[in-house]
Amino acid sequence: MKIALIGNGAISQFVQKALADSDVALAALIVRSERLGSVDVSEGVKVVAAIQELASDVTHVVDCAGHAGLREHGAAALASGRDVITVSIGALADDVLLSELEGAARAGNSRLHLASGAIGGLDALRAARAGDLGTVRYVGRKPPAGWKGSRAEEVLDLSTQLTHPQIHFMGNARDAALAYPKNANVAAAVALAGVGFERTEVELVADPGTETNVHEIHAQGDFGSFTFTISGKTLPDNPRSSALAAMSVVAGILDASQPIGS
Ligand SMILES: NC(=O)C1=CN([C@@H]2O[C@H](COP(=O)(O)OP(=O)(O)OC[C@H]3O[C@@H](n4cnc5c(N)ncnc54)[C@H](O)[C@@H]3O)[C@@H](O)[C@H]2O)C=CC1
Ligand SMILES: O=C([O-])CC(=O)C(=O)O
Repeated sequence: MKIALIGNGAISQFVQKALADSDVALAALIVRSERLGSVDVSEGVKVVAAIQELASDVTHVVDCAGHAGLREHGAAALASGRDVITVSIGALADDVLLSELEGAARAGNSRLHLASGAIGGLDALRAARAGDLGTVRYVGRKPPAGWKGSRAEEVLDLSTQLTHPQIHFMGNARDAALAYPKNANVAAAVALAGVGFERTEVELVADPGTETNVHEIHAQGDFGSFTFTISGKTLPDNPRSSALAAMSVVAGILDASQPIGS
């Protein structure tokens, strides 16, 4: 299988290393046009700025770039008949983009796959919503440095040492995903697997007492109840992003390359 990756940041570089010894070939990197010419890649990897420049034997496009990457290239990739795997789940909180991607996937007879990202337990939520799924609450807790550059800085001074955990967002998953494009993709993944963007309750916390990204899901409904908690190590190149998010992209690509999968 030949793939193209959108983005060359922390998640993309993890994925590139992980695939190096696999049967999946990285054929191209899609970067911002101003970065063309300044990206180091292995021999045989084409660096391009648009889907139209991909060779016809590239069957999958994998978005590791964040909301801007999915927004810019997602629909073109799907319309060209290529399946897309994305980590930028929060971008789907924008209804206009969502329907553009749906239309492109229908037109291209292709599919947008959502990587599970930094969280687990989404399979249980998906099954539970076949019954009445009453409430779903997601709590995202990161060390203060993990919230730098985000909307949290409008309510917290992250340059000084926090003395106790501070909630900087309480609301629904749609507002969280749109306000925190680099930090609340998990909120969107939980919403899409469960009760949707409006009904998913979200709390985002800067916690000086944690060194990991901690994600919790609390759900109850006809099925019973469950709590899922993960304490995720972050990627060395980006203190915002959990290593598991990058691993879930690798898992999604390898799954797509096999004749039998999930
Ligand atoms: N679903 C999940 O659980 C998670 C999702 N994410 C999402 O993944 C994104 C990437 O994470 P990292 O690799 O850690 O960030 P990063 O900042 O290290 O890398 C992002 C890369 O994408 C590139 N990029 C941005 N817009 C682009 C565009 N339009 N076309 C091509 N390249 C573009 C940037 O130049 C940069 O190289 C985050 O912004 C976040 O939205 C991150 C962590 C968890
Ligand atoms: O990587 C993480 O721990 C979660 C994250 O940034 C997101 O949900 O966008």
